[in-house]
Amino acid sequence: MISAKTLFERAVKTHLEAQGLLDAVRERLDRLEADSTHSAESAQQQTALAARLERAAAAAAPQWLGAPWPVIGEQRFPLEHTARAGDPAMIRIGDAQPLPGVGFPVVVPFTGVGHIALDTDARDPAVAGLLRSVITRLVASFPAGQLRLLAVDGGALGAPLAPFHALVPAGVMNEPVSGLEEFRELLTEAEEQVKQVQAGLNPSPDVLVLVTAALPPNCGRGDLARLAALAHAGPAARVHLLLAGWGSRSRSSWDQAPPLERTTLVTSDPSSRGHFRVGDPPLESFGGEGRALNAAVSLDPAPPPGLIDELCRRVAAKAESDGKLVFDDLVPEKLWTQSSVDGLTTLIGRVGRGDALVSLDDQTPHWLVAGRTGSGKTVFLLDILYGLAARYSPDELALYLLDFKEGVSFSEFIPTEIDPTWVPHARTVGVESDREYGLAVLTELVREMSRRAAAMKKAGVTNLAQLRTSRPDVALPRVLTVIDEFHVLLKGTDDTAKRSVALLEEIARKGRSYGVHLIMASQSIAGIESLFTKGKSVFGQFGMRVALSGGGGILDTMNDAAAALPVGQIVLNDAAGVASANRRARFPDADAPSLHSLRHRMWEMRMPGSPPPAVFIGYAEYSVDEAPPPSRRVVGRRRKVALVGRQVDVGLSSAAFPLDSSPGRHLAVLGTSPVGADVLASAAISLAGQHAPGEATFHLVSLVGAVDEEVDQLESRLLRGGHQAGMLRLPDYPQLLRRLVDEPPKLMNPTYVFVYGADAATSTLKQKERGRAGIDDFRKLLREGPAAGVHFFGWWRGVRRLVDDLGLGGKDDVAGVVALNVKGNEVGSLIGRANLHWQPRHNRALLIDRHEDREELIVPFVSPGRYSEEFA
Ligand SMILES: Nc1ncnc2c1ncn2[C@@H]1O[C@H](COP(=O)(O)OP(=O)(O)OP(=O)(O)O)[C@@H](O)[C@H]1O
Repeated sequence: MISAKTLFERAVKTHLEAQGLLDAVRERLDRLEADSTHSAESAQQQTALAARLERAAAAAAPQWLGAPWPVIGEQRFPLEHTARAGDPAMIRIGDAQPLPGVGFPVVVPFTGVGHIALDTDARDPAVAGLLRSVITRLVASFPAGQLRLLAVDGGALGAPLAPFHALVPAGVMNEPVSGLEEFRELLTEAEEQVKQVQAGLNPSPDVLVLVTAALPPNCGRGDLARLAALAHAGPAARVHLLLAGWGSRSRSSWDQAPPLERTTLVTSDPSSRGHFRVGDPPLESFGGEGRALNAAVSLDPAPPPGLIDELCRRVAAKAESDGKLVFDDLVPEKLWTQSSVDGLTTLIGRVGRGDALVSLDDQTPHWLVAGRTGSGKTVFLLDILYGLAARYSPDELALYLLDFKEGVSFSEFIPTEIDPTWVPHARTVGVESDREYGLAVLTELVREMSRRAAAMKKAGVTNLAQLRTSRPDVALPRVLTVIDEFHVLLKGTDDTAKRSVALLEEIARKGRSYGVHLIMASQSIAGIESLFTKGKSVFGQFGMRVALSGGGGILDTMNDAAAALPVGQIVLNDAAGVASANRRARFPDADAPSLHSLRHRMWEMRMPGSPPPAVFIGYAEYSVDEAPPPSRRVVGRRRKVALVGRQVDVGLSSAAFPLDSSPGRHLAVLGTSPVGADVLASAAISLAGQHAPGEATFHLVSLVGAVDEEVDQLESRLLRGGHQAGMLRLPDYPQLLRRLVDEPPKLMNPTYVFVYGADAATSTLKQKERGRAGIDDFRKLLREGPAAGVHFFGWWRGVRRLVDDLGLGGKDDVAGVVALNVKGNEVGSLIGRANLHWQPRHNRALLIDRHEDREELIVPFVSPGRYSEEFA
């Protein structure tokens, strides 16, 4: 391969040769003029000289860079052949005609060397033609992916650049911008490349050509100064300017516009309409002597439209296929080799042709991610999480994943019926989580920080790295929590929102010291903007911003770089959204087979016996048969507990109602939902599991025809377990109550009474028999039963019916409530809590224990298939 230096020297030599030839032409022409003889010999010589110049130009700017359009149309030169990023290239801009009938091509140095500026903007058709010509030559000559055009049209409504529209979706060119602000964005982007190269962060960037068909009309002196600075520093960073409309006399700001260095200036020729003058090429090595080219130049016309169309289509298709990133590009060959002592870093894709590396560390401990629906946010998160999981072992990284939307964001991390593997780093995964679950996860994170703080204090160290050194025996992974659609958690002013904000604030402030990181993603920050903009708000701690298409709300208000990003591109900004810190990166799609294969590799590598993540799936139904046994903390040594559901917490423990001998240890399930019957059955099954066969007696009173079958099945199950169980109907119920009052059982042999549809018994119980009403026995048992081991579990389908049954003085005689589809204020008045907050929700219940002053959201246990039945 020819070195850049050689190419440069060759270009210079050719240029000097052309200059020499031009001088020779001039000299010869002068002589011919003096002779006044237009001999056949002189004509021959002119033609020969022109041919030599033609050849010289063709050598300096070969093929697409320099051939006239008719020649290109005929020859079909190969694409992507003649230019390389970083190498100097000359380009043809027109024909010089020193005398009528004598012409030669004008080629000037451009990419790899300097810039081209025209004093006229592209509203002049000749200038528009030249822009199209130069752009076409560049696009055809550079290999796909090495050239990007930053297009500006502040005056001609995009018409001069419109034929190149096919390059926009391929990422080769932006949609031409016309406004001043957008123009400044592009300046920032170009400057950013210069800075990155100067800082050694991106040694081989794309060639970036800032093309202006016209500058925005209100362009100020500061903008011109920025262009001048780019002219000075750009070429070393592969940033070049192709400026039409530079230096129009009518603008006052031009008077003080700094000169453009390294620029070939093309000015309209006032003495010859339609002709231009070409100034000295940049750099002394090109022999610039301040003489300029002493010949009128007609600028190259635009290539035929068909040629541009075909070229753009081909280049766009090639750019897309060549530049295609795949998920496997993000995965290191060897898994789990990195240490997270100083932070977490992974590859997300490419910035230009360089790697896009992103970190969760002391500088950017927390991130905000935003993008409208369909922008690729889920894919981006998968790329990040799988990228990190591939680099860091579960001893280095633990994942807490929370998703508040309907969707499947994190299902790639958990075991399913089809694929029982999981990502071993995942500790808890919430899919379609409740806000309360989010709160529980945040609470757990704060607890983890406290544990780490205590451990640091004990070890006499002040940061995580030191703690890890002092305790090599304990795994202290960095904890990364990802909250997708976090606005759901923070929206509103209820208690959950307030507590969540407080916890988030604490984690955001202190997390960095304890290796606890947050990535919060959202499609919209609408509704939580007040939080977002609050000066010292929680979001101030989120220095790293990742904006996908439509996610510009998390960037600075002046920064609209994310407005029109295609899917697969992001703006990375590690300065809280300030425009100067934008890095535009591409990330790959996370295809299912690659995710599957990486997950399986990691699963095979996990520590034997390491548990799967605790999974909370908002829409899932749970049955008591899947419940883990009640913990000792709840049960104590002898207390039995009735399990009624799952807690909405990080460990997903069972929700339990403990029994003891205090008056009122009974449970009322409230609401018309048939889940009421399931909750009773779950309580019975769980209690049976805590008794030896024959120890306890279960009376099942079925007062609702619709659940007879379910009660029947429960009876059989209890009997099969060796317990004493019997099913009763309404007429037997008062007698049962009377018997239990008259002959209380022994505490050692508890009796459980389950009443399905207890409200159906009210009028029967109110009737007196032999001078005694069943309702009085019922009320007496509620108070005195627990001391004798008698506990009631009743399903009332309305709160008022229960209140009625309890009577005026008996409100306190049922300590436990499971509220299903009943109103919060009714339950509140039952338990004497006017501000009780309960909104009935599908697949949720509120468990209240008045003796323990406890309320918790639970997922009530149901018989398998309960909800599919409901929807059938
Ligand atoms: N880098 C990429 N390259 C190609 N296609 C992508 C890329 N990222 C995402 N996609 C595709 O775009 C579509 C939307 O992606 P994704 O589901 O991640 O969007 P989202 O922003 O999470 O949307 P939603 O919020 O509606 O779920 C998917 O079909 C996905 O395959």
